[in-house]
Order: sequence, then C-alpha cells, then structure tokens
Amino acid sequence: MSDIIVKQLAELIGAPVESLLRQLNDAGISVSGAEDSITDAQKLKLLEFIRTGQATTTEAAPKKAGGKISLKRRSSSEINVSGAQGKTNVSVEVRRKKNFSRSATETSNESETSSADIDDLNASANRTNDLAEQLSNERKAREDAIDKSKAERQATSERKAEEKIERDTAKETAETTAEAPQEEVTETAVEPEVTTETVAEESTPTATEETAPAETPVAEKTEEAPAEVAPVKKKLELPTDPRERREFLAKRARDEAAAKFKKRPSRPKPVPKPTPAKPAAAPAPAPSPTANANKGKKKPFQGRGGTPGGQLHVKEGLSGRRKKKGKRTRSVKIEQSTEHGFVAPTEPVVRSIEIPETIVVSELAQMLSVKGGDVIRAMMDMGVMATINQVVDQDTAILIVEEMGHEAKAATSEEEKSSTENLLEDTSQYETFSRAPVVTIMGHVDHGKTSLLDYIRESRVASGEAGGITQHIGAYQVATANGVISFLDTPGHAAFTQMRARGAKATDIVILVVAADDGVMPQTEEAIKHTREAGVPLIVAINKIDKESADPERVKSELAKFEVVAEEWGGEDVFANVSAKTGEGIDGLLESILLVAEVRELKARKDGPAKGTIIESSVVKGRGAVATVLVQEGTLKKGDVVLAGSEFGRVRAMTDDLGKPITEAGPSTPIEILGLSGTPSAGDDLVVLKNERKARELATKRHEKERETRFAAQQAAKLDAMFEKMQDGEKSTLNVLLKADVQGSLEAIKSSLNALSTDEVVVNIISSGVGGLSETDISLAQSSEAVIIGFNVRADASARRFAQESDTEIRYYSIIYELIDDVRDAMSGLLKPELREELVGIAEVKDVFTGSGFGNIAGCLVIEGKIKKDLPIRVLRKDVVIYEGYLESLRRHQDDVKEVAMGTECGIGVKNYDDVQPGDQIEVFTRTEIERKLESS
Ligand SMILES: Nc1nc2c(ncn2[C@@H]2O[C@H](COP(=O)(O)OP(=O)(O)OP(=O)(O)O)[C@@H](O)[C@H]2O)c(=O)[nH]1
Repeated sequence: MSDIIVKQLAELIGAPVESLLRQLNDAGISVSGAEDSITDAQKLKLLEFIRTGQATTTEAAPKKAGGKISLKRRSSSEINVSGAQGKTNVSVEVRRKKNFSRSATETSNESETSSADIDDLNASANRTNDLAEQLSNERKAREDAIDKSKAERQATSERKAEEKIERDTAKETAETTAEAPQEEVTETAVEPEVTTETVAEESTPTATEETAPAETPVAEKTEEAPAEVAPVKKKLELPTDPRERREFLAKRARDEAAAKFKKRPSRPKPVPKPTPAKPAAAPAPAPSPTANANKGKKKPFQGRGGTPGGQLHVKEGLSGRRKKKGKRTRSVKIEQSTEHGFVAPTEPVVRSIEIPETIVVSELAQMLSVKGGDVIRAMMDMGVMATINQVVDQDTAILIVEEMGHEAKAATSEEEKSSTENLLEDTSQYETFSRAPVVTIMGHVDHGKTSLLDYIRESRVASGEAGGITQHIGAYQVATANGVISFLDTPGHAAFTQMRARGAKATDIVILVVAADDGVMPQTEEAIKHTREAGVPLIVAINKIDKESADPERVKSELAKFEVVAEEWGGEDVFANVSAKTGEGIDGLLESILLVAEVRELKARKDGPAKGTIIESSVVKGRGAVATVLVQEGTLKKGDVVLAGSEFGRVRAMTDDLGKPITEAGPSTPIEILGLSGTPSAGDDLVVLKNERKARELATKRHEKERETRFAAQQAAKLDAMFEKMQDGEKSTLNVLLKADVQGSLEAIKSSLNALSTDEVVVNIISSGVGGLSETDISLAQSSEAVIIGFNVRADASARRFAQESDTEIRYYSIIYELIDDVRDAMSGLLKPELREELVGIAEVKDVFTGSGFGNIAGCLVIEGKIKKDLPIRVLRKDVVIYEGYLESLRRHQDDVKEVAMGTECGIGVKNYDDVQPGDQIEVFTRTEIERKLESS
C-alpha cells in the first residue's frame, strides 16, 4: 500500500476531509492539511485508533436514537472429511453478524450532531471498515487456514463419534443417556466459530459505540450433517447445545477408542475383576470427587493426536474410563458366549455301520465316533485283548459293535462287486432253455449213496475208495431215457456238512438216501435240515429194499417226524423204494427226478459267457490246479478267461465226468478244468471275463482280502487263547496243523474240528492247507505246540527227518471220522489205548512191468525200513495217498519173499490196483495198539 494524501484518503473512505483531519489529529497523526500525505504506518495507527474506540463517539456514532449498525460478513470454506464412506467435501459457510447499537444516553448526547455528519460518519465507518478488512485480509487468510485444519479435525472426530453412536445398540442408549448430562467438557473441541469471531472482532473498526455481545455465530453445515445428527440426538438424548453435543460426541469417540485399546489381548490386565460385589458400579459410575481429584495425576488416554490443548479433550479424571472398564465386564459375557455350542446328547447315539472283511481297531473307533480306548475296553470285556492297530475280522468287529450298543452289518464289497459286474458281458439278450436238473445225493454213512450212484452210472466208483467211503465231492452226468440228470455226489459223513450246504446251493433236487433196514440216522436228520434250509425239493430214496430186514414203512413214519411226508400220506415229498444192489425202483426214482425238475421249469441260457460253481479243486502233479466245475449258465469254452474265487486263469483243457476231453460245456454240465492259478474253494463262483489282466487284478485283490481275513482271524484266535488262558487256567487249547489232499476235505475237517471245541477245550487250527507236509509245517507246529495231522497226505523226506529228530508226532489219516474221533477223544481225555499206524517201510517205484496173469508189477527200491508182504500198504503219489490196500505179491528176483530190507530192489504187485507209476511210493504200515499221546497243549 503506497502513501496517499489526506484528501485522497477522505475520498477513498468517503468521509469529509475536515472530519478525517480531525480524526487524524485525535489519533496523534500530525497532518496540516488535505494535501499532506499519509503513510501506511499512519493509516494503521488511525485504524488502531478507530478500532480501540478512542475515536470520539460523537463523530462515529449514528445520530439516530437507539440506532443500530449491523455488520455482516460471510466466509465460506470447504473441509475434507473422511468417514466410513470415504472422503467427502463439506462446505462450511461462516456468517458473522455484529450489531452496534447506541444507548439512549449516547444518542441524546449526540443530539446536536447534524444528520449530515452522521451520514458522513457512517460512510466513513463503512469505508474504514472496508479498509480494515483489506488490511486484515492476509491475517485472515492465515487464520482461515488454521481454522480449516481445525475444522477438519473437528468434523472428522464429530463424524466418527456420530457414526460410532449410530452403531450403538438401543440397550446402550439408556446408560449413555444417564451419563451424558453429567459429563462436562472444559474446553470446546474444534470451534471454527470462535476463530471466526476473533476475525470479526478484528474486522470491526467502527467500535466507537459500545459493542453489543455478539450473536452466537451459526456454523451452517452441509445439509447432511444435521440430518445425521438428528436421529442420534433423538436416540441418545444428546445435549441440545451444539458445543456440549460435540464435546459429548468427542468424548464418546475417545471412550470407544480407549475401550478398544484396552480390549487388546496383549494387554495383561485389561479386564477389571467382575466382582459380584460391585456390579452396579461397573456399568455406569458417576464421576466421583475422587476421580476429579485424580485430575492431572494421571494422563488419560487421549487417542491419536489428542493433547490437552488439542481438539480432543478427555474429561478430567478416569471415571469415564472406569466406566468403560465397567462396561467391559460385558466382555466376560462375550467370553461365555464364545464357548462351543456342543450340547451333550441326552440319549445314546446308536450308529449303524458297515464292517468290511477286516478292520483296524482305530478305524472301527473312528466309524463309531468313539475313542480307540473305548473299543479296546469293550473288546477286553468280551475277553479279547487288542491293541489300537489290531486288525480284527468282520465277525469279531460286528460282535464288538453290537456289544457297544451300535448296529453293524457286513459290508458287501460294492467296489469289487461292481467292478466284476462291469467286466461281465450283458447276457439279457440271450434266450433261456430248459436244462438238466442238478441232483445232490445225501444220506447217512453206508446207506448206499455211492452204490446208488454207481448203479445209475453203471460204474463201480466205491471199489477204489479209501476205507470204502466216498471222500471227495464228485459230479456226474447221467443220460436216461427221459433226459439228462447231473449228480453231485456228496460224502455221507458229517464232516462234509459244510460241503453239503454248499452243494445244496447249486442243487435243484436233493435225493435223501435212507437205508430201509437202518432208518433215520443222525446224518439223515442233518441232510433234511440242510435241504429245507436250501429250499430245494426232496426225494427220498429208501434203499436196500432187497434186504430182508428192510422196512420202508417204518422209514416213512420215522421221516414223518421230521416233516418229510410222502405224497400218499398227504405230504409233498416224493418217495421211491430202491435197491442199489438189484436196481429195483431206480428207473422210477429217475423218473421222479425228471418229473420234479419239469414242475420246477428249470431253465438257463446256453449262449454267452459261462457262469458256474466250483465243486472241488486240487493240485495234481503235472496238471497243476484241477477244478471240478458245474456250469450253470452259458457255455464254458476252452480258452476262456475265468475268475474262480481268488483264482484266475485261462481254461487250458476241459474234460467231462468220464475224463473225455471236451472243448465246451453248457448249463448243468459238470466238468473238470485245468489252467487256474490255484485251487479255489468248493462253492466259489466261476465267471468268464473278457480280460485276463482284469481277472488277475480281481484275483489278486481277493487273495489279499483272504490273507487279511485269515491273518486277522488267526491273530484274534491267538489273542483269544492267550486271554482265556490268563483268565481261566483250566481252559486248554489243542493246537492243530492240518494238511489235506484236496480243498474239500480240508474245509470239511476244519469245520468239524472247530465244531468240536467245548467250553473246556478249544481246537485251534493254527495252519491248514492242501498238499504234503513240509519242513516248515513241522517247525511251525513245533513252535506252537501243535498236533500235526495229515489227511491223505504225507510228510516229505526232509520233513519226516526233521519230525523224527525233534520227536514231533505226525498223525496220518485217510478216514475223516477216525480223525475227528481221535481228536475228540484226545480232547475229552479219553486217551485209551487204540490201534495206531506205524510206518514199517517205504519202497519207491522205479519202473512198472506188465506181467501176465499177475497184473502190473512195480520194480521198486526199498528206501526206508522194510517191506513186509502181509501188512497193509498205501500207494502215494507226490505224498498224496492214491490207494490203500494190500500187496498181491512181493518178489526178490524171481522168488516170492516175506520181506525186503532197505536198499534192496524188489518187485511189488498191488492187490486190485494196476495204476502204480514210476515215482510212486509204496508204504507199508502196521496198526498197533499203543497208548495215545495226543494231548492238548
Ligand atoms: N444189500 C444191499 N446193500 C447195499 C445197497 N446199497 C449199498 N449197499 C451196501 O452198503 C454198503 C455201503 O454202501 P455205499 O454206497 O458205500 O454207501 P455210502 O452211503 O456211499 O457210504 P459213504 O460213502 O461212506 O457215505 C456197501 O457195502 C454196499 O454194498 C443195497 O441196495 N442193497
């Protein structure tokens, strides 16, 4: 601003020159006339003079009595507010209004002042005001900047506080309302109006009059602001005074921040003890004198940037914070509410699970959702010791599950089932035709089953059998004048119960042979039971009617007691009186069979891949695994890939029941096949698959499962035995190692032996298998103190030697019931002296000569002991008994001799047996009466 002369200044401010000169003089600024220049400093001095009211009221005051001058100023600014929805610009307009009024006295004192002067003065004041405003512009700009930043902070904190409050629940409202009026804030937080007021005062140079109290400035916010506050006010009953309200909101924001801060888990003592004695103090404590006394002693938490001189001020004392602490007792409630929502079941949960063939204890526990220890405890209660990793078999697992109050069922191997089914060809398109009935002959020992079948077949199978008893399941097809019938010849002994049951599954009709002179016997009853269980029709053949003692009517009446009632007696069962010896009534029997079959309308498809059942299997030296199969559906062809139980293979060769090679076999045909990887079990299904690789995979899987099952069963048995011994010293176990010639015999003996177990003595078959006894078998039996039983098998040379050296007993049998009886007697302690076999000598067949009149002569070398002429002998082929009988002749060179010693060559003729081959062994034995040694271990 440059210097101007008084005249110019007067023009500028619109005041008379004289008046200005007078004012200048009054202000102590020496000017002589209108042309004198005035410096900036002088101008400021004049301004200061006018502002401080030193100027005479007479000059500046309006002449109008009670006159009032209003100075209005408005300034607007924008503040940047960051809130929950981001940054927003808020326009703030500050309106300042200053009223200058003259008192009546003053007005009267100035009564003589001319109106012109007043006007001049007014104009002068206005102009001066403008000038002052111009001069303070810079300062104001600076102050505005400060204001703006303060306003920003204030607005931010307000907004935050308001938002926080809005989030508060209605529950808190009551408490807050109770607190709010009691709280006071010593200083305002951000007060843009105050600052503005200062500016306004500075910009009021016309303070010649008495300054009236300024009207409360109004900070007009944007329209949203009051809208936001309004509902909060309503809810929380905020103080009506804007300042108090802001203070209150700011305090709440601080309290919230402090509360949050205290809730940090890292703080060790954030939560006050929720002592029940002070429950009321906790939620809403009023600021106490003590709290106020603490003022300044402890610096309260002020949040970020919060200083005593800043915008955020905390109410003196810590009562507010304590209040928050008190509130935080609710955090205890929160902790309680964070407890898991598990509610203990009030009733026991009964689970239904499917048990695979084997299962580990831990898996079982998992399936039942119980601890492994619980399962182990349950097993112990049942008398089974187990570990968490113990594999248990399906039966045991089912028992455990049921014992624990849950439900269990054996899981069908759906995966395997479906995979097998997928591999099978769809056979729905094939036509079905009537097929031959499959007949099973059952009956008590010696009632004439084999003889009957023999007669029907016109062969003499019984003559070559050891002990004269049928031991193997055979299958034959018989063509009659009225049709073909397939027969399954099951042995009569009870040991074959299991086989019979299996046989019945493949059977359409059962022929129950009952000797007319003997009547119903135990195995007759059993046969009836199995037949009924299988649900197959029964035809009773009352045999031996040629005998004088035959009494068919008595047999009928006896059978009636077992609900086998003849048609003529009003029942449904067919009866036929026959004689296997004379052949009487046999045609009628066959007719009855075909008649029953016709009624049953037996049908099967001839085309498509074959399905069948394994009747028997064994390993034959030079031929491998041989299996007797009953084809039930489709046609089995040479070269087909088959899966039978856990064995597989390609059908290398096929023979019919007469041993004739064939290339294919249709439904109801019993055949023998070669080519399987092993010996499947009797009763196993046989299916034809397209893919050999798949067949192998499935067979391997089944093998693994079998092994697991067997292992699990053995383990369980061992543990059982151990535990039983521990619990009951009196209970003993007879360990048995069993080897047999064929699978069927093996299964039958096993089941019979297992059935012998009583409460006092348990038969435990530690190992079983098909084939001769090896050294391994002997050592296994030794280690487990087991009795070694060979059924129609022998120990090989090394095994024999080993057994001798270790004084291990091997018991050989060729008749099942003798074996069973021996074991039973041993178990029941009936070890009475009895006939027992002892080996006398062994001769090995080197060559076979066909002699005239004497049948075949075997050129032999005695390799062990002596060969004695009159003793019983057995012919062994690969350690398996193939014939039992007597010697026809024993020759040394051309002479008949009574005995031949070891290392000597001799010629042996076997009575009624011409099939001796090089490599066979002929053993000579005696039956001597010795004391029984078979003892339970
Ligand atoms: N008189 C007479 N004897 C018979 C008749 N049927 C069988 N026998 C005799 O009874 C005995 C036993 O006959 P098997 O055919 O071996 O009896 P099985 O029921 O097959 O006997 P296992 O094979 O031991 O179950 C033999 O000595 C037969 O000769 C018959 O109709 N009349």
